[in-house]
Amino acid sequence: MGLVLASGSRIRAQLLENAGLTIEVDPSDVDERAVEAPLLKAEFPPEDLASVLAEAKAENVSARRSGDLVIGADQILAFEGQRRTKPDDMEAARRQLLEFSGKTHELHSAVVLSKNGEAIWRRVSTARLTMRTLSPAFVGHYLANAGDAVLSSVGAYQLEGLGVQLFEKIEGDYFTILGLPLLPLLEQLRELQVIEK
Ligand SMILES: Nc1nc2c(ncn2[C@H]2C[C@H](O)[C@@H](COP(=O)(O)OP(=O)(O)OP(=O)(O)O)O2)c(=O)[nH]1
Repeated sequence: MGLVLASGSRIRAQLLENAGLTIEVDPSDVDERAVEAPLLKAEFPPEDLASVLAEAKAENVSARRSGDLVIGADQILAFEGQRRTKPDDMEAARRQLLEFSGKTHELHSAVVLSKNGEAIWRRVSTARLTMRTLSPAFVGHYLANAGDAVLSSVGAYQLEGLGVQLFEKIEGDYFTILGLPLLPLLEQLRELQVIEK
């Protein structure tokens, strides 16, 4: 049985590899917009939306990889009751950061384990992040220094990098913010005897 990460997220693969896991990366081809469209209309809570999307990705890949254990993940950013997706470009990232300045947003990260097309375990973890009051000049310098890597993160920051300078307060699990509730996932992999207890 192989351990497969059904995600194109570089940071998720890195977190698992840094934890000592041998994984194969096999991103899903789920159309996330199509999956979420009906749910968004139904005012679906963001933590449930993250779980549904993570499950869709894990099941999509595990259905075509018989016997493998597949990890699917998804992260939803919620700000003032609205769901936000990754900024399309640096101008959108700038606007979003100025909007978030001095305020709190939430990151809901879901992880699902799936086997032979069926979800066998799921967990969602939430973190709350409060940004400092940011001047337009600071945001400009931050984006110039952080570069377009910020576009691969739903919040337009990498907390483990320059992004940490944006924040006044963080409540919740560090790995949840990076996009993967790693500690409960490792605990479940021990339960399943995939890794040593
Ligand atoms: N390196 C880093 N990445 C972050 C941070 N915050 C969020 N992210 C990334 C993790 C995920 O790759 C991305 C959240 O977007 P998604 O959950 O849609 O995943 P993504 O589209 O990247 O890959 P996937 O849908 O799983 O193939 O944002 C952070 O602080 N540091």
